[in-house]
Amino acid sequence: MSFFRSARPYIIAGPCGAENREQVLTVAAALSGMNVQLLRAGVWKPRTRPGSFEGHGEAALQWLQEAKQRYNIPITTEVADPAHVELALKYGIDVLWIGARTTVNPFQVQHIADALRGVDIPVMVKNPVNPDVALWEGAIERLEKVGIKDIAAIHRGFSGYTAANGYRNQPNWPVPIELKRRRPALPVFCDPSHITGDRARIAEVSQKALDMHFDGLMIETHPTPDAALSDAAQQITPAQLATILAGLIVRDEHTHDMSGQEQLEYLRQLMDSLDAEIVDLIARRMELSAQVGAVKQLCNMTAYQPARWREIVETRGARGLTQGLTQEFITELYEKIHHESIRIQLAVLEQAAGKSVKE
Ligand SMILES: C=C(O[C@@H]1C=C(C(=O)O)C=C[C@H]1O)C(=O)O
Repeated sequence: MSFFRSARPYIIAGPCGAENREQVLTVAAALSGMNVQLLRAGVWKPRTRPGSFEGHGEAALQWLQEAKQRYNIPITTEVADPAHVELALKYGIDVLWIGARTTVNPFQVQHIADALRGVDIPVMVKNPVNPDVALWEGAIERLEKVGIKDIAAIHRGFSGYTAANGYRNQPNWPVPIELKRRRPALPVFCDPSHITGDRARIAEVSQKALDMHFDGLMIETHPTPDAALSDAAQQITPAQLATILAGLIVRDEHTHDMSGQEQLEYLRQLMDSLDAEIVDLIARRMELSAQVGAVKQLCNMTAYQPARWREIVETRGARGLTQGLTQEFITELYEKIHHESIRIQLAVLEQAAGKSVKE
């Protein structure tokens, strides 16, 4: 069984960075008495700008090793190159993780994978900084190819130009959900600390993640968060972590409640037939698009028509609002439909252009 399936939810906690021996031992002592499966601490910190706290490297690995021995708790740290891997193994790190700024670079992931060839150690892979599920999966595949068997993914959100919607990193939930769809057996954890960047919102995002079938949580925990050398605003104390964990509702994918099961099946049947109608309607709409494309070809008009598109966004959004749907949702939905509609029309225009050249 996977190392990461020993608890549900599987909880990883510990400071953003290992700052000194006392800090590491203090937090390890507190967490080892709680329902925490793995102690995390960064010893090499990839920071946005130079001059910030970048970790204590090998010295910090010794503190982690001491914490593991004293408090009998497995330990994990981030590795970003083969030298990190070598040192982490030397100091008995139990689980490695690859950070978002490394996952984004296939060359670097391959260097790490090569250093792990023949090593039996669980590895966690954070999402790349950009919302690219194939790149995330690609990093996992590189590890699998060198024989790493126990792999988990961590969703830490996606970096943007600014913090939007109150999140430090955009959660963009469809991306990890797609990863889970592609790989049903892969444990996928959520890192609410990096997604929120704000300790006040960790409980809310943790619950949301569990309700979206995430298998565990990685939560940054520090003895004195406000004094932390990195990511102070998003770290919490072990006591605060205990409160959050105690408040989480853990729900199951399935139920043994027969009447609940029956109601669910009934509602799903209704959805099945509505979805069949939706798909048929979309297909009919796309047929109309092809016809519009043919008219545009005859009249020498562009496929994309900004004024009409604006009108669609406004009118469909307004109708959505009257039905209790958000304008944002309707816009996103229509963006997809519009994109496909344009693709179909471009194909019509292209085909016609090919024909006229041949004639
Ligand atoms: C269908 C048209 O072509 C494009 C596709 C649209 C659509 O699918 O709704 C809207 C405007 C155009 O960008 C059109 O011009 O009406």
